[in-house]
Amino acid sequence: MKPDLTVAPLNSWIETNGKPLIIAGPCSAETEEQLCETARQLAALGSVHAIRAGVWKPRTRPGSFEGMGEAALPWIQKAKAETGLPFAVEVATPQHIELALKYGVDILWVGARTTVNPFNVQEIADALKGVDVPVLIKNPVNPDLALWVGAFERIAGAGITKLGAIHRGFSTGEASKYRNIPMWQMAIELRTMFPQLPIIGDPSHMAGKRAYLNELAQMAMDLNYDGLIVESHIDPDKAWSDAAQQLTPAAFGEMLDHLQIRQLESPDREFQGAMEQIRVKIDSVDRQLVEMLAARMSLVEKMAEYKRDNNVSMFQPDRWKEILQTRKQLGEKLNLYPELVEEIYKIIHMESIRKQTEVMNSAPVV
Ligand SMILES: O=C(O)C(=O)C[C@]1(C(=O)O)C=C[C@@H](O)C=C1
Repeated sequence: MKPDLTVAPLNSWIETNGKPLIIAGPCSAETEEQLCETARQLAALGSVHAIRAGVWKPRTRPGSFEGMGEAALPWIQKAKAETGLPFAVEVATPQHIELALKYGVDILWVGARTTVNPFNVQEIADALKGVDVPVLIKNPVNPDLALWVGAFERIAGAGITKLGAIHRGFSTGEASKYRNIPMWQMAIELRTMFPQLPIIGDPSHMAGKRAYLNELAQMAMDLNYDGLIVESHIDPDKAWSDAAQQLTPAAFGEMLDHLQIRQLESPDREFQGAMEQIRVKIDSVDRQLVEMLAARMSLVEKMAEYKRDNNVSMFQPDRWKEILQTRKQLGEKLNLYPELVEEIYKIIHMESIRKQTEVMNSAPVV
């Protein structure tokens, strides 16, 4: 089944005047004063389209601050009235949805720890039947694109069309300077599958640290994301949750000022002509690349026949080591990252072994 989604364009439910959608606000609504003052300062920047605030916080272990719950919702009403900006809140249960809507929350988002669980997502979808509200879905904690897509299908199945994705990075167990590894490829695949689905970058949860916010936000813009959601707090170091990754509204404003916003295309004729010429050359190089791969694979196939007939194993550790080393050195001389060459060769080597296994398991021609 080819997945399909009916998605309303972003500008049909929030006015951004052609600019990326900017959502900012504290990780958690802590007090009325903290929420209203953060919202006021963010609204004063003039470039924020919506305020975010965590009301119910899914925490890894009990005992940490789990959000103010319903008590925070009247503060949201107040901050909304003062700033005129819509509010976005995370919901994880039908009860959260009921309360959020009762207090006039404008945008709902489904968190990463909820997206992982299809039972949870279906409960949320059932609670959203007949409701017309924008719903943003964060990627699941683990890098499982099908699970993310499944969540969109469930929420869309409830009749929600004002949909968007929030890319907050993944927890893979791999060592990284980031709290959650971005794995940009996952969002590229989502965009390829659903070009109409807005994607919003969440540099705060990717970074885990203030220092990395700029580079991640810029990368999201370079990949043509439709917006950003960033955690901002009037006094970040004293925040009750996610203190290390929040920044003051003023620092956030500075970050936005330095962000380069890219367009998908340019109307400049000279630019278009140059792109066209280079793309023709890339097409030709790609053709040669694929032809070369096929030629290499035919040699491997021939080799496998000899190996089969002489009962020799496919995997040759010394030869593999030598290949990896010499190809990486060559790549480096030609200005390629050795890691890139290594990754490509690992894939080629695995495919070579797969092909040889196929040949080895076939009967020799007599
Ligand atoms: O040289 C071999 O014996 C091969 O099987 C070829 C090849 C390769 O694809 O280059 C594949 C598997 C071995 O581990 C080493 C190299």
